[in-house]
Amino acid sequence: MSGVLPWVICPKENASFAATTSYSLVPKIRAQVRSHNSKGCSRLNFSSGVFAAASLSSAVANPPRSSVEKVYEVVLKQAALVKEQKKERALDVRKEKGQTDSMTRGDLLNGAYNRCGEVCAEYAKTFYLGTLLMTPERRRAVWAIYVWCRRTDELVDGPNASHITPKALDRWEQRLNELFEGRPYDMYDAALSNTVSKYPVDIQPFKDMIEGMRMDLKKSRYKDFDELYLYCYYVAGTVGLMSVPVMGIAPESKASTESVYNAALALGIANQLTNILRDVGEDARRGRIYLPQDELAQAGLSDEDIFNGKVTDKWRSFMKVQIKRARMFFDEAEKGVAELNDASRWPVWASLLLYKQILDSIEANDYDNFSKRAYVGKTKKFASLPVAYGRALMGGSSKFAKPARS
Ligand SMILES: CC(C)=CCC/C(C)=C/CC/C(C)=C/CC/C(C)=C/COP(=O)(O)OP(=O)(O)O
Repeated sequence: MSGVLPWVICPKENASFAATTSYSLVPKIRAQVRSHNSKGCSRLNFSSGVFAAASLSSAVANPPRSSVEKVYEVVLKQAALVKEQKKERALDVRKEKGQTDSMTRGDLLNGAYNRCGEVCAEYAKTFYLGTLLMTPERRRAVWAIYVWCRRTDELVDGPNASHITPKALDRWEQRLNELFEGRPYDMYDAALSNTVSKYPVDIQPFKDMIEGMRMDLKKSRYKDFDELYLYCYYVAGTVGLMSVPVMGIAPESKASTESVYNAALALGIANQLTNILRDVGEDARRGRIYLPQDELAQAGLSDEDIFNGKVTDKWRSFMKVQIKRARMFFDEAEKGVAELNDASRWPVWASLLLYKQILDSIEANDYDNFSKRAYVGKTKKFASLPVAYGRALMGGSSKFAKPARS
């Protein structure tokens, strides 16, 4: 385990909701664990959301790592990369000046980026509008990342999904390696290749997203929230980690880099949990259940109940817990938006507020996510945009304290 991660988490069995409270609160957990560690305790249990320290026994000397620990290591690696790259930036600028692109190469690249923008405008209209507020360079980098994610997702969700094999995903990963090494395969890859050469973007979240697609090919059930969390990280948390280096952290931010990445991760997880709750019926019709099996059982629900799609009181209670958890991830994400560069805050706030309202809509549908698709109507969408703008303007003051440097 990484030296900067001196903690072990063991979500208490049969206390899944209390346990999941911890997933969105990693920095707080770390602080608590540091304090527990200094008191000679090194393993924690969660009980009703409260930490109870237990002493380390030899039997748990090497407990299996939870998904949150594995994912948090990626967060730390990303944060470290930003610091490293800041030092190298001066060098890169000199290098770029020495090798002025030929007109043709520059034109091709501009064309590739513009095409990425068109794809983004077509499939994610609101987000695209938001990106127009960013500086031209950041905006086109966000488009390039968006297009790569969309293409990756389409491999398992698009029209050719039934022909996709693990081998095809291996080939897609090979292409990813090549574009990171400066050898793009097509124009969309060329745009991303240029982006990753300019911003401190690590390859790991991209590889992890492909891993999420592999998971989707072989798995249609999730044993517990730990498994579901890992899936959500792979397919959506990764997007948060890819975006921060491009969106940029505000120069005046006092937050630690790792806390901003953690908020970005939380937003990806929150969005994906919301997506899952909205699409329960649709997924069930494809034989898939992206809900923690242990929590379903605790609520007295079975796969059959999901396939039958009847809204019962048991289902409503189960859904209330799931919605509450998704909102906690949104809350965690909100703390980080203010730390982003000012031009990046508005699109992030806008998409956050819009997606969060899908949860309200599930409630308004009396938890019928079997036969009704929760959505946010145009009026509400437009009403959210000035709210998002207001929040973006208000941002700037850091809500995250920098951790004490030892
Ligand atoms: C909060 C901070 C510090 C930074 C923001 C970092 C970002 C941009 C995080 C966002 C991550 C993100 C957009 C993840 C994707 C989540 C998701 C479930 C997308 C759904 O995509 P579609 O499947 O196209 O959605 P619809 O089905 O709703 O159209």
